[in-house]
Amino acid sequence: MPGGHVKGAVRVSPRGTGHRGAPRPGGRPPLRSHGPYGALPLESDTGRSTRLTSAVARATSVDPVTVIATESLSKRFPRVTALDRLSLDIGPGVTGLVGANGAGKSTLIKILLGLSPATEGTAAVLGLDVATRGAEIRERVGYMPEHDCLPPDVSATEFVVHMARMSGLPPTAARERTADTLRHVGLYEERYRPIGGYSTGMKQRVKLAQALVHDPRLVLLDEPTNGLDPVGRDDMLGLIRRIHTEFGISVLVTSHLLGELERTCDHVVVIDGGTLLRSSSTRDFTRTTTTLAVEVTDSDAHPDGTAALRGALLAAGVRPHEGEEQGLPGAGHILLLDAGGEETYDLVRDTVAELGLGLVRMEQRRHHIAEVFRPGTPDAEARTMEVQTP
Ligand SMILES: Nc1ncnc2c1ncn2[C@@H]1O[C@H](COP(=O)(O)OP(=O)(O)OP(=O)(O)O)[C@@H](O)[C@H]1O
Repeated sequence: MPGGHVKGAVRVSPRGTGHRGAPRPGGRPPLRSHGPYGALPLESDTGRSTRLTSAVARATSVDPVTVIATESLSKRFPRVTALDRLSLDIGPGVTGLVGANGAGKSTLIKILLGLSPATEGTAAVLGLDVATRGAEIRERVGYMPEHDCLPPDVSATEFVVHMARMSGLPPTAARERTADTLRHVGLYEERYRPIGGYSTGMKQRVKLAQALVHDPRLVLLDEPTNGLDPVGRDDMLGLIRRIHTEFGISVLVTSHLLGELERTCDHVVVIDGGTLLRSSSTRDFTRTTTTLAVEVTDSDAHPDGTAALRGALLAAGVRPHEGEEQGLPGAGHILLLDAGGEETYDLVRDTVAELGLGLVRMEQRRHHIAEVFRPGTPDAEARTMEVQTP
């Protein structure tokens, strides 16, 4: 860590010079005059009080331009090609970068931060060439590394203040920003405890806080849900979503789990063996199918409501698909049938009412991203990928 005192700390660039007053791309004001914490007064170290720009104003001030662009980007190590002619265009919002272990995700992040040179091709982050303007990129971008690299014997507050100071924030602002950031990631109560005693989820939050504390325009999060249980994973994904919706910060988040990105990301990029398999909006990935999913409750008269509905629909000439899916806890299973026209909806609704069941949901089913990569589909070359749904 250049210029730092904390062993193994994760800041990637000393930003003590030129950071505070540096103009931001697109004519935005300097970093210190606003932040991801809403319109709060910030007492500066010179005693001057500055109003932070509202998060909404900030979100809408982000130019609708390409945030990350790569063109035929390759990275070759002596024995392996980690990235192979990768061309990408990523806009503002939350983007998932998904690929199996070894797909090239971390290598791409290191190139985007200007920390590792590409073998061939070009890349730009926030309009800045990674080959020549790495330091400027690192001023504007937060980075959460994959591996645990936190000092165990200092508190979250000490660590994040240290990282904020390395980013060029003066002492008072660094402390204020640290408190706000730790509150945002849900560590406020625990902020004075040594990190060594933290759970995996708490450590992930410290890493996230240090990536946010200097008010970046973009954060690169490398496997932030690694090692978390399902509840911890959901919490982390919610937090990541809010980084964009509440504070207008764009996010590139990597994962080897396709399913978890589906709920969090506006856009998903899938890579395998360093090559691009697909880059699409989540909506395109999860487009609606022609299958209608119906979920009903059980009743005293029909202890298995799904079976009763299946029988009644068969009698009415509609044949549900074989097999069912698990529904909501407390409700039945999900019956799948061809959507057909409006008459199918009417028939299901009337039949459910006649049977005296409760209708939990009736909706056109959407694809899950993982299904796009199942064998036999157009993207079946990705079938070796780990496509678990959490
Ligand atoms: N410094 C290096 N020297 C040699 N090979 C490397 C180096 N860094 C990465 N690789 C190789 O490049 C490939 C891509 O690695 P990378 O770490 O980018 O994958 P990843 O998608 O981030 O996977 P993971 O989540 O497991 O880290 C792997 O085969 C890896 O072994």
